[in-house]
Amino acid sequence: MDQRHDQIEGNSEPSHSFGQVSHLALDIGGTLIKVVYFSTSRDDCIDHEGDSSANNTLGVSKSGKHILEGRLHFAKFETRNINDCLEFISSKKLHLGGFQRCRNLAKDKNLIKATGGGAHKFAELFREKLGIDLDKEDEMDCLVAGANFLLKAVHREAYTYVGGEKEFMQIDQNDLYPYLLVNIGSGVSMIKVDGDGKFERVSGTNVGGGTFWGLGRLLTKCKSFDELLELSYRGNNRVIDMLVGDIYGGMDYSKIGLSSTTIASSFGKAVSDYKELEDYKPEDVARSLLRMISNNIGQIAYLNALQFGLKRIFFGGFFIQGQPYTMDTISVAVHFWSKGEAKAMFLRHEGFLGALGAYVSYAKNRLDDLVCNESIQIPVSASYAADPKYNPRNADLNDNESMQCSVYTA
Ligand SMILES: Nc1ncnc2c1ncn2[C@@H]1O[C@H](COP(=O)(O)OP(=O)(O)OP(=O)(O)O)[C@@H](O)[C@H]1O
Ligand SMILES: CC(C)(CO)[C@@H](O)C(=O)NCCC(=O)O
Repeated sequence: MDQRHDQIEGNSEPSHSFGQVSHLALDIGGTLIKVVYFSTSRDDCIDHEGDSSANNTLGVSKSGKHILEGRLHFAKFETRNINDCLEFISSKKLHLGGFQRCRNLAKDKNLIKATGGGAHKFAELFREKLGIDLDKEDEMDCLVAGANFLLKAVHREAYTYVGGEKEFMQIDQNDLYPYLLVNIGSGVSMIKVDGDGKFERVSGTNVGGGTFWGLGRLLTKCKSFDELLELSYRGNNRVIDMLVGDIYGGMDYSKIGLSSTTIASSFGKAVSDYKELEDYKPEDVARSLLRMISNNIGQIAYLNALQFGLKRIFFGGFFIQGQPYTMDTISVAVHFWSKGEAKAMFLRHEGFLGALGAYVSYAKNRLDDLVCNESIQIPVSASYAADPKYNPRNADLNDNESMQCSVYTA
């Protein structure tokens, strides 16, 4: 067994040694590549006729399907550093499919499910560097499949964020649809979801995560997305944003429901102050920008929910990254515009909807089914740090985690 595999898991649960890898799926977006793969808990595997080895992780369910216990792993890379992703896949042999000893699963080992624009753009590169063919799945299909999978299969996946508090939602599977899925990646897609595979992309906006990161980088000269976020926490948007109170001499404009602290015009003070960019603190600029973009997306999302009579809005995409200030701004915008009628909800695996959708699409061809037993956050910084060969540039440590799950194979 490849020693490094243990270290991906690398948590405080020694019982989870890393076994065979299978079902690698990719979502290659404009900014980030998301990687999802499944590994069995141990190195043993039985074939479909049921030749079990002593410590197999494959059982047989009542329905006659085989159950493969293991973990689903998540990792992300910057698309501009795609070679790091190729190296990661290659060094861990993720593209070889695993389960070579399981006859029925070995067939498609060089065909990897992939979605996102990069599945088209980089198909040749994957063939050339890894010898694999990307089996392309539509991006919107995958986003919806990923969201439906998470909402149905993963306990404590969806939550609201109100007043700095997360509240996990109990999702009633019989009352899940319809909902609005707002995926905030580089750009933003808004999808009305009516069921499994039943959806319509009703709107979108080019002012999204890429806008925040791109403009923020130019305006603050920061070097990484995390640095930009970090700056935004320390900043004060009131220094640059023009508030209702700035216009109304400190008063609310209560007749139309605007308090004095409502932003009347994002970045509006930069005009009246006669200041240059250098006169503002980068953290204040970052804060105004984050607020402007989150607020705008929250408002457009609400307008779409209104148009289609949807009460629930789930926000996904890596722009959110579980960031309190981002979620708070979006939640407040949805609450404000809907007068409390609509609810903004967030997903714990928000950035991996497309990759998970590509992952579950293996089921279309091979009749496998994925069931999650639980969802566990793994402190991956500890796990990767333990690997002497691991190059920290290769993957974003903060976002790797894994969840325990079972694959039901036909
Ligand atoms: N480490 C990071 N590096 C760059 N951007 C990040 C990072 N973490 C979060 N982000 C944010 O996430 C956004 C990308 O999100 P996501 O991966 O969901 O979209 P994408 O798939 O790359 O884009 P698209 O779907 O539009 O092609 C970035 O634009 C940025 O706002
Ligand atoms: C083009 C995609 C779908 C690529 O992921 C995404 O970046 C997006 O939804 N952009 C917004 C495009 C628009 O509707 O204006």
